[in-house]
Amino acid sequence: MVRACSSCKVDKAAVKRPKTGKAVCKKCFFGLFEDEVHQTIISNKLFSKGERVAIGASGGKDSTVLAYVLSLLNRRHSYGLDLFLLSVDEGISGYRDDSLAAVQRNKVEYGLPLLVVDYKRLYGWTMDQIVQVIGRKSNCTFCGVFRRQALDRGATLLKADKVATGHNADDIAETIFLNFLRGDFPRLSRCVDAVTGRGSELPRVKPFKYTYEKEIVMYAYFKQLDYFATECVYSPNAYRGHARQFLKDLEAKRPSAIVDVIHAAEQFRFPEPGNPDVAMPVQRKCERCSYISSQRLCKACILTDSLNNGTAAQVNRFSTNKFSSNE
Ligand SMILES: Nc1ncnc2c1ncn2[C@@H]1O[C@H](COP(=O)(O)OP(=O)(O)OP(=O)(O)O)[C@@H](O)[C@H]1O
Repeated sequence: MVRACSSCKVDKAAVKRPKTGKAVCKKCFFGLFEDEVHQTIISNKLFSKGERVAIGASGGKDSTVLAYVLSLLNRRHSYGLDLFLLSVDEGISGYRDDSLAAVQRNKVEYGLPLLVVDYKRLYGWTMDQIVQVIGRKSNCTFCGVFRRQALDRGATLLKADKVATGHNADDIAETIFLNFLRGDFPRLSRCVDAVTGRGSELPRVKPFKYTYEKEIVMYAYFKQLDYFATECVYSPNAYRGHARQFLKDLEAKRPSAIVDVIHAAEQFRFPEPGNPDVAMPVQRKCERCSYISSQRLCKACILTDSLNNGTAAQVNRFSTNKFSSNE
């Protein structure tokens, strides 16, 4: 017997929500999904009227759904935002070129302006070239550091007030585990925030902080959104893979585990910066490129130097745990 939707009690249930286990019809699923993102936006004060927001658009499922839902909520709730798509071309043939083609189609479909910035022009190297030099192991270190800065540089060109990314609840819970295992307190306290860099020139916001990856996939599927579904060809980050598997095992036993981990991490209390017990990095500007940095040179400049002077393989061997990826 087909069950009635547990939300509207009228239509037939079509999906079981991974987040709550409740069976709902498609219309209610869309409504609940969109309302929950709206609640995250409102309760965390992610945006203010009149802001220019650069959506980090990779062409993958998360950022494609983000661009679609933000455009829709912006109209529905009159947020008054100017939305832009911002893509970083890392120069990974057979992967990013295909996913950027999806972003180009979405630019037309959603009517949003698009800016593409690329590693070759910013750093002089594509990821294909970097991997030729350093191999596949730990190349995510270079890519993560470069991408983070490239997004900021692109957002500055767009005169954006904020960057919105498609990091979802699964990504955040994984990152909590990773930072916990590494004992990285500064990142552990930051990674759970829906807004990072508040008060800085370019804060980052995560409207999908509480949104389950499985629900994003379902939403994209039912709405027939156009995205590119392949993993990066340069091997997924193995260390993160362990955290991901652990989380998937937890979720299989208890679906609320993902959001439970996030709520638990929100309760962590860390000593204030300045407390002598915990060394928090002091932020200043890179002496060469003026990008924000905790050292004399920013990580992107250090990594670019290592590529240019032929020491990248050594730097890479020592830097795996030191440099974050995309967070
Ligand atoms: N090349 C890129 N250009 C622009 N934004 C990016 C790019 N790569 C990642 N991002 C942003 O960072 C978020 C998290 O990236 P991550 O690499 O974890 O990919 P993901 O979880 O597969 O997301 P997606 O499905 O959107 O690709 C993305 O949702 C997107 O907002």
